[in-house]
Parts: sequence; structure tokens; C-alpha cells
Amino acid sequence: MVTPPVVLAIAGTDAGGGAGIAADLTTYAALGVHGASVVTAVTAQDTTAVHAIHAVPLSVVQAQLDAVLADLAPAVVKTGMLGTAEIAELVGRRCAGLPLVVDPVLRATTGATLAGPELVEAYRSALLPVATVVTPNAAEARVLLGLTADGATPARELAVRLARLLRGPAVLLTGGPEADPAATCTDWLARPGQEPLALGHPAVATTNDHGTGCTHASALAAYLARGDDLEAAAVGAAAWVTAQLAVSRSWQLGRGRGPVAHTSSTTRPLNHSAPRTPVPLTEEIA
Ligand SMILES: Nc1ncnc2c1ncn2[C@@H]1O[C@H](COP(=O)(O)OP(=O)(O)OP(=O)(O)O)[C@@H](O)[C@H]1O
Ligand SMILES: Cc1ncc(CO)c(N)n1
Repeated sequence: MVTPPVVLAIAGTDAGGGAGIAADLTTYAALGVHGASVVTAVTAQDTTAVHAIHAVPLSVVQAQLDAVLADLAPAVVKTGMLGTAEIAELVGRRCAGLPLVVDPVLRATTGATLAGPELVEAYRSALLPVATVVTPNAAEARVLLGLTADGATPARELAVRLARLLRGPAVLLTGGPEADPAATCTDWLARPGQEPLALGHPAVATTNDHGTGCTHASALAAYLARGDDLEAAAVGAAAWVTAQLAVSRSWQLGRGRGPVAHTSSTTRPLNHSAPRTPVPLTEEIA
């Protein structure tokens, strides 16, 4: 067997397994690359909300980074939730010069804020400038550009403006199906000195979309590690997330926005009964 390339995910955990490290590592496994992981934050999170966040101490993040970077030589590094400005600055210092996919995680699908103003500033000053490609959604691009959150700037222009601001990294602005669930989703790929490229794919009508951003950015990193150029990797990542959304479309997992599928396809039929009822919360038991 040929040794697979290594992709390093630097991200937070999601107890519910939809987003974060769970999405990253399962995507790497499915796409045939070896996943290493540096955990930056532990979240108590489910399909309805983020209930608690514990930032991993900087020294422990540094030790994890040292362990992986010195030993495994990742082909690509991908960042997700970073938690604090000092972690973003550390990652910027340690990963500059490596192929680096930065998914600027500012908010969960459930609405929770995952990055305060100091971390947003650290993204701008320390991490985005050393990225190879940045994958914001429209709301994240607006925040990074310092625009009002509810502005009406078209997605194409947001991508172009962010690429112009960053002067080097490419921007792959992801577009969910907000406007019309039956329509096409369009991601915009803006690269310095080139016309922006619209990458359209069919929208899947589903509310099981928790973790799409992480899955998409991880697939992008995996395809880049496998040797695709940026455009091919972007097309592949959109196709991957769309296929996984189609798999989980009718799932009944959780009380909120269920996870995008991270299962691999199997020829063996499932042999389990209906989903179990949830166990009461700790305070309901006490
Ligand atoms: N319902 C859908 N059908 C098809 N593709 C989708 C759908 N929702 C999201 N996608 C695709 O998934 C990728 C990432 O989506 P999106 O921009 O919604 O991520 P995000 O808002 O960062 O997600 P999250 O908040 O879960 O991290 C994009 O390529 C987008 O087009
Ligand atoms: C840990 C984690 N990373 C990223 C996201 C964004 O979807 C999330 N909700 N949770």
C-alpha cells in the first residue's frame, strides 16, 4: 500500500460529532488521507446549541503542534475553531510556509459565537496572511472585512474584496442554500490576479447540515494533499459535502439541526432499531 499524505486538523471538538475534529478526521479517512489532530478547544455541543467551551491551554496546543509537525510532516494543515487569539497567533507562526487551509470559524450553525473580537483581529493580522486558501461563508467574510453583519454585498464581491485585502491567499467563499433551498449553491473562488470563478452545485433540501463548513474545508484540504490543484479540490470538496448531505437528508438525529453524514458507505445493511430516546440532562436527574 502507498503511504497516504498526512493532513493536520487544528480544531475544536464537538461532543455531538457533527462539526469540528470529528468532521475533519472522518472526512480525511473517507478521502484516503491520514488525519492528525491538534485540539484547541473542547465544546459541550449538540445539534441545538453550544453549552460550554473550554479552551485548551496554549502550552498544550504548542506541545501537540510540536509533536505532529516534527514527526509526521503534514502535506496540508487545516484550521477550524481556534478558540483564542493567542492560539491563532501561535498557529500563524508555526504553520507559515506550509500549505494551509484556514476555515475561519466564527459562529456555529446553531448561532453560538465561537470567536470574539480579539480572535477576529488575530485572524486578520496573524493567520489569514499566511494561508494558502481561506474558506469563509458570506457572514464570516463580512466580519473579516469589517462590514456590518447584515449588509447586502453580493457573494462574488465579498470573495474578491477579501482576496484583495489578503494579497496572496486565495478565497473560497462558500454559499449555503439560504436564499432558496431548491436552487443551486454557489461557492466563489477568488485568486489574486484572476477573474473569480463561480462553482455551482445542486442544493440538498435538508436541515441536517450541522458541520457542513468543517466537512467542506476538510475535503478541500484532503484533495489538495492528494495533489489536486485548488480549482479541482474546490469542485471535489463541494461534491463531497453535497453527497454527504444527501446521505443524511432523512436522518433523525438530535433535536436540532442534525449532523451532515460522516459515515462511509457500507455494503452491510444496518441492523438496529429506531433511534433511542435521549437521556435526561444532569440537572434534570439531580
Ligand atoms: N443544503 C446544502 N446543499 C448543498 N450544499 C450545501 C448545503 N449547505 C451547505 N452546502 C455546501 O457546503 C459547503 C459549506 O457550506 P456553508 O457555507 O453553509 O458552511 P458554513 O456556513 O461554514 O457551515 P458551518 O456553520 O456548519 O460550519 C459549501 O460548499 C456549500 O455550498
Ligand atoms: C468545534 C466546532 N468547530 C466548528 C464549528 C462550526 O461549525 C462548530 N460548530 N464546532
